[in-house]
Amino acid sequence: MSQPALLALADGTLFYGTSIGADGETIGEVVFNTSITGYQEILTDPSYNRQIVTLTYPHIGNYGVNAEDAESRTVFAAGLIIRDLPLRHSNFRATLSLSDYLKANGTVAIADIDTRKLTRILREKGAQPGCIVSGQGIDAAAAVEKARSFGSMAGQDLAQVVAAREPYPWQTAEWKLGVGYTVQSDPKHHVVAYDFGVKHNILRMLAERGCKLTVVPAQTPADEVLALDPDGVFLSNGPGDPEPCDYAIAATREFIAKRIPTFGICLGHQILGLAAGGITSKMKFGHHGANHPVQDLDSGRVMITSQNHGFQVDETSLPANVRVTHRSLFDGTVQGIALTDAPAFSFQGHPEASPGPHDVAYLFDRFIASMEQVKRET
Ligand SMILES: NC(=O)CC[C@H](N)C(=O)O
Repeated sequence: MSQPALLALADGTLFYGTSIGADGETIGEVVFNTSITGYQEILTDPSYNRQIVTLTYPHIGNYGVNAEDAESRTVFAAGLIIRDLPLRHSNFRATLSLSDYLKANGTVAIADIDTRKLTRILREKGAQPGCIVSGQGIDAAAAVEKARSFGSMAGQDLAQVVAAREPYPWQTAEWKLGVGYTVQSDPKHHVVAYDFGVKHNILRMLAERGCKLTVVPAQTPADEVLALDPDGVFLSNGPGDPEPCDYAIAATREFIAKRIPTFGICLGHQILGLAAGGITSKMKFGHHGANHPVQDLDSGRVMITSQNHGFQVDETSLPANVRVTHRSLFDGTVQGIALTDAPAFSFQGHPEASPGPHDVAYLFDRFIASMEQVKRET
């Protein structure tokens, strides 16, 4: 029998629905994501740590979940809010229903609420803390208080909370239909990848392009990374506010100074911006979805991109040696930067998709080309 559930926002708005996950309660910053598919990749994206995700697409769970589509070792989203869970899932790759997966991972989730109303509140007032309570004996006033106790995402260093504790090697390349995951057995470049909450598809796409990877914990000092003699350094995505990640900003400054090819995605992009002397700020409701138009300012091309961020690099703060390479066509904010005096560049959205379109995959090729060029010059 299904259990009742309640979503309480910090502003006092209450949404009564049905529990589709674990019994219990959860708090987090509520953000809306406009992806139509990819709920499993979204739930397991470590960048959603301490965030409760509502999906604007009404039917979620249709194709179930499977063991291969996880973007990390577990569910990281603090909770899930959807309109409608189908009675049955159907897909040849499915091994579990979304509801059973949420329960198995202890994730609190609510369905049967008006997600359009919720999204309008988040758009108008901005992302705000919320609390989902599921099971019997729900106390609405206590849920609102718990939502308010969350505070703000600003100032929270969560990269070191979710990151790996020990370095590890990575060789798994991309997934192919009928084959599954492949392995890179003939690598040409050694990349040290900082794990701030890295999504696996980034590592797979680098491995696919000839990289042998050593993934290191978020707080690994630059000299330990340099001792591994990398051809390039990768700065991963990750949760929370980039500004308190002073250890990562300091390390990145050293890679720039030593002219090590450096590529950053999302939190990694924000860290490169901070290392270069810029500042970051919290956005009103951020960008979360798989349908965001972004322009490559060099080629003029418009790409449809995958996005998941609530902070941004402020354009006016950037020094003269930082070039803006990509811009969001939704709100004009910075989506990519490149240093003019070092082989370092970054992208705010997700070139690795998972979920989403692959329009920006060429940035992985650009990183490979940057490592090849530096090798030719030295
Ligand atoms: N996906 C990410 O790396 C997100 C970066 C950062 N936590 C933000 O919200 O902006």
